[in-house]
Amino acid sequence: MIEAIRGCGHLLATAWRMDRRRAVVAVVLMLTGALAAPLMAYVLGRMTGEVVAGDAAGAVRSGALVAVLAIAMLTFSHFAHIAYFELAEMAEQDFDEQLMAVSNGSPGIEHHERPELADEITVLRQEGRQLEGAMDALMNGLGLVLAMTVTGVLLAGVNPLLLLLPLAALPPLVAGRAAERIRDRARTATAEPTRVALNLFHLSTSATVAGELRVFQLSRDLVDRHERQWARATGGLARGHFLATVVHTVGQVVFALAYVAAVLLVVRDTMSGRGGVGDVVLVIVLAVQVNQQVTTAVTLLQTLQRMSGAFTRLRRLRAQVAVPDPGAGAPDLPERLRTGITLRDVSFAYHGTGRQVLHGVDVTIPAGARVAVVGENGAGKSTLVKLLCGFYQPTSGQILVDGVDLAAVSPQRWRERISAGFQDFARYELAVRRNVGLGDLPHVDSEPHVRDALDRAQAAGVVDGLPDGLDTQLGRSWTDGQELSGGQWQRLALGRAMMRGEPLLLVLDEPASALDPAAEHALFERFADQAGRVSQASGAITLFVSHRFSTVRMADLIIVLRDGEVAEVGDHAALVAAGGLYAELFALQARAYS
Ligand SMILES: Nc1ncnc2c1ncn2[C@@H]1O[C@H](COP(=O)(O)OP(=O)(O)OP(=O)(O)O)[C@@H](O)[C@H]1O
Repeated sequence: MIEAIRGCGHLLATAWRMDRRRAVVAVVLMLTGALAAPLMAYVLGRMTGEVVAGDAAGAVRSGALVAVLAIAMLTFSHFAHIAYFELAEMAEQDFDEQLMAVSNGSPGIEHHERPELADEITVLRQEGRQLEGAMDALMNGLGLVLAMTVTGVLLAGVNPLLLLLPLAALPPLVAGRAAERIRDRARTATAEPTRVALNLFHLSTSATVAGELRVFQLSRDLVDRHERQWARATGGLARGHFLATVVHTVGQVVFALAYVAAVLLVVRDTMSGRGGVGDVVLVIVLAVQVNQQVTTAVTLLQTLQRMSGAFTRLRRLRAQVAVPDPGAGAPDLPERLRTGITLRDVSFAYHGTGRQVLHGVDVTIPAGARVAVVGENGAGKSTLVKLLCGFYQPTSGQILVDGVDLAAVSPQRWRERISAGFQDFARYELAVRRNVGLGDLPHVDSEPHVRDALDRAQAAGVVDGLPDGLDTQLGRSWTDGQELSGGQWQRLALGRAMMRGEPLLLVLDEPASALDPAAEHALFERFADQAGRVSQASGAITLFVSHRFSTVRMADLIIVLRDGEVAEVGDHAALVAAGGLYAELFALQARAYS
């Protein structure tokens, strides 16, 4: 009950925040419409008395009033619905935005890897769709409270014992709450198969993997797996719903018995001459209304409890993904790098895996260096990049930027000072100008900045080939959207990475994987040249991950990772001369090309 009241408060506050005028109109209409029902029972009772007493004029007046009340009862809630429907849409959008902020607004991305948090987000996404129903429940609930109060007063006027009738609503309420808990448990327990099934569905219908699915003939396998996951999800949900319905029904039966007893009580009073015929009519009509009120109350309470549960879940999620703010005392970052970035005994395990993918990484990247990170698949290169971006915190050890521990720095401040291009880059289906400009929001619409970034990423050619140049709408989701090749999308992503003028750290994690080796080589030659010039002013570090040694050899410093450990560090010549893992990998690739 408290949870439902809290849910009402939350929804009312949201409605008020969204549109005060509309909220007031909706509430007033709902309350007036709700009041009409018990008043109609009262006037009907009075009219019956008037008919029995032969007061024709009084009976006609009461009849007309009944008609007016009936119209109010039947129509006001519809007008109110028009007013609060839009409020509900706004509240739904607000909820989605809060969920998006929680999901993507956190400084780290660790919560995306944690299945229990992914499950919470799945459930919340579904629950967010029910806000319209919740707003409906809130408005009806407000009307119901008023109607029940007036009903109670009228019933007490006939026989105080009749007040027990609304009290008999308690068992269904308790049962309804228990039933909702059962459903909630079922939803949580089936969130994982639901999420997996949805992923399989998206995979099966995604255009990006359509080719691969056909070549490997995976469609049948995906459909079968999808079917199994749905069966698991719906089976679990059906069992939960069945149990909840049984519990719910038991509560309703208790009320039904009380209702029968109440009607018998009034009939007995009338038979023994303790009330008029009007009272009988009043109570019979009101008792029906009490029945409806209680049934509605139980349903509304369930909806409100579920919504309140959703708000609580959202709060809990927010708390779980929140990273403590380093506060005002947090050390600031240097304007320019003087010594560089030091990884001191850094180890890292992804949440919930218990397996260290980086162990005791100890390395110093001097200010102004162009650094390549190499290693075989799974060696830990991307993980290292993610730690440097501050997406995750090291499990142990420190990352020091000019001696300042990154863990103590505000993640936002650090993000403002870095830039990045990733292998799994985003394909923003926007106009080219925005797609690239997003890399530096303050300059998102600045054509000179965007053109300069495209130039540095050697992506100007992509734009030149597009029908509307920078204004070309990208993406298949748009009717007139231009689709690009993988390499063209990647060049734009690189342009995005080039938007920030002087980041302290530019990380490029296989940012040219979709380009051919010659194009990658040309690109990195240009990067290396630019990085050399920029770093003189800001001490900036350019760190890139690449499997192509023609690119890697350009670096001032090469970090070779093996099974999450630093195997070797040095420049190309030194590492080849050392004859270790780097030399071995380099020779392998050189042989493949010769
Ligand atoms: N999100 C994750 N959750 C759990 N384990 C992960 C996650 N991402 C990577 N790993 C594991 O961490 C190890 C290192 O992965 P990482 O992506 O850093 O390697 P990499 O050197 O970049 O590989 P590649 O050259 O294939 O891109 C791998 O064993 C991988 O399975």
